[in-house]
Amino acid sequence: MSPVRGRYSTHDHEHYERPRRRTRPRTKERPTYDDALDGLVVTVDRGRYTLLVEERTVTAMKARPLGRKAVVVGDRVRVVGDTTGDDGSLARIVEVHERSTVLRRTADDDDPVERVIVSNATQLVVVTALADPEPRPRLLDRALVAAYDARMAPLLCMTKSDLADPEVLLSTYRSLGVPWVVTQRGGDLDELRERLAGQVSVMVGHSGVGKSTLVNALVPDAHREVGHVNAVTGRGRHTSTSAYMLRLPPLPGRSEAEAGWIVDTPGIRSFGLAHVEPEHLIEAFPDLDEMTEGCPRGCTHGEDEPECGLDEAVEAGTADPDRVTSFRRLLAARSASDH
Ligand SMILES: Nc1nc2c(ncn2[C@@H]2O[C@H](COP(=O)(O)OP(=O)(O)OP(=O)(O)O)[C@@H](O)[C@H]2O)c(=O)[nH]1
Ligand SMILES: [Zn+2]
Repeated sequence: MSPVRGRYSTHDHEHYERPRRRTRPRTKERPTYDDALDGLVVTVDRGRYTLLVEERTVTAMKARPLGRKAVVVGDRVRVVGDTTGDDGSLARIVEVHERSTVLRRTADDDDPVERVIVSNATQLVVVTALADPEPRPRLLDRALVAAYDARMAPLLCMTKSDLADPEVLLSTYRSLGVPWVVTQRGGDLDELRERLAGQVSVMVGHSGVGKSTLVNALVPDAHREVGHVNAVTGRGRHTSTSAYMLRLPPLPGRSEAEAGWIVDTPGIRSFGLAHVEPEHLIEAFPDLDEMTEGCPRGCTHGEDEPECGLDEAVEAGTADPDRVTSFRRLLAARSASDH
């Protein structure tokens, strides 16, 4: 994977997909689907989609006109057919609404394409244990790059605070200005709940950091709900590696509409960052961005750039050196491996 791609290259993998083969002549009159209902994709399992449609859990498949277009967790879709949600019923997804954000998982040897795993999320909760397992700063940095690039608000969630002090980790992340919360099993989650309210939050973190423990504490009937979802798709929770979306209970005195959603991503440990452009990343740091206006064309604003405006700003005392260093660490994490 090339670490830095040309500024004008095409990044949307859909462009690389082969054109759809038409087995039937295109009909002049396309169906209008006036009777279609709106649905939200909460999990995907082997070509079957579990949707929420007017509070009903509905199983659906993609309709033919969608072709190879991916449907992912978080998608807002239009659905026709049997939307009763009754046992054995199957609806059809005929349209996917435009996505406000996308989070991609990394390409790998088996699949060279960075695929979208979750759409329309507003916040990326980067979960790390303070100990057992030890924090992996590279992985955290890469997750933050994914958040900034996707224009999702990052939130650093440090679990297992009974085992270690958060200060060491915080000293690394403070200058990035990432909001953070500290949790521990059985402890108070008010601050985290407050941060999740009204957002669609995706939780990421490597195995064992305590994501399931958090989800179970945040959504008391998560097991039942996820169990149900998978009963629909005929696959057990323990074998599922697909992302799934759960509605959070509303905060006391607030409405359902403000409650927010949480997406857990078991089995997804790394993000596709090959498409991330330095110019796009720095826009997430407006204070630094404005210091790069005089940079030479094509400057990546990295450490090795000979005439980067960030260096000038540090010398002139107008930029915080810690912040520049942190930004450059993220820039470098883009092309580094996950470990
Ligand atoms: N000491 C301590 N242990 C915790 C805490 N939270 C979770 N654990 C334990 O850490 C282990 C992993 O927790 P999980 O919630 O299963 O972690 P996960 O991130 O869902 O891991 P995967 O399911 O492998 O993705 C379990 O044995 C938990 O009981 C905590 O705050 N303190
Ligand atoms: Zn520069």
